[in-house]
Amino acid sequence: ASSSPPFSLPSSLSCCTHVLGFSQSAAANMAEEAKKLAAYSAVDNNVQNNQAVGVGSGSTIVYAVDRLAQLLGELKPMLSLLPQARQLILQHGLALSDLERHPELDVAIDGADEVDAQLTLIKGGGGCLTQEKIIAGNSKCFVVIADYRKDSSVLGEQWKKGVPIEVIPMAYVPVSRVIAKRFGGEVNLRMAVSKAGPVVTDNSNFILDWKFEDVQNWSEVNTAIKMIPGVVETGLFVNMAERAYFGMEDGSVKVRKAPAN
Ligand SMILES: O=C[C@H](O)[C@H](O)[C@H](O)COP(=O)(O)O
Repeated sequence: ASSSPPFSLPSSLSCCTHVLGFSQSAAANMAEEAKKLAAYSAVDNNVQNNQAVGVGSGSTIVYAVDRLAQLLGELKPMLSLLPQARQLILQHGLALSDLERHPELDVAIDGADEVDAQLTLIKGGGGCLTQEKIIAGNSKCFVVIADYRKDSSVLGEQWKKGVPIEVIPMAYVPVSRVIAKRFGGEVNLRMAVSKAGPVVTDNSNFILDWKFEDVQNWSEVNTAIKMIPGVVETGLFVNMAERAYFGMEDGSVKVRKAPAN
């Protein structure tokens, strides 16, 4: 992971940017700024001195780690992290930890692919969901950070790639069939882009992307999918997030709280 904005283009492409891609580039810049706003606001309002902080993965979380590093003089956060965030944490001179040393985290901060009105999340667009759910599930407070493109009233409104589901490789065909038969929609094995074959997760499993059709109760569906033999975890985070911070197009930050149970 890197703190460089992922939208910068090679200089050889800059003329094309002017002619063809200016609005795309401006939109990408706006989205990056929104991620940063959300991340900074979430850190400033949720992390206190000497807390055990869980960090997820993705492009938005980079800004949260940046902010934690900036506040090192005032805060001494202990970071419990996912393996792929290790380099990011070390680059920023922050303290590494894990769930063996900190089995209960004070706060976890993570990005999401989509957030609905109830703070139900879809995660795993980048292939990481099981370890992120373990981190979030073992935190006293789970805070989501996202840009305005992830803010939906219902799941599927903005995120069209479906719900990622991590499966044991030998079970991907039967699991796909069961999900499609019981819940409808379409289930696809996620294929890698820069290598041949399927995407392989940090836990050496495969990812199915379930393009759902009509779901009324995400909690029930999540539990039912988890019970299918071969399913390791779903990218559905139901009743886990306490607050979501959205960086908005106008430079403001919108905070959404979980509904009271
Ligand atoms: O698999 C990836 C994780 O669930 C990410 O947290 C999620 O995809 C959001 O990533 P980003 O912040 O890059 O949009």
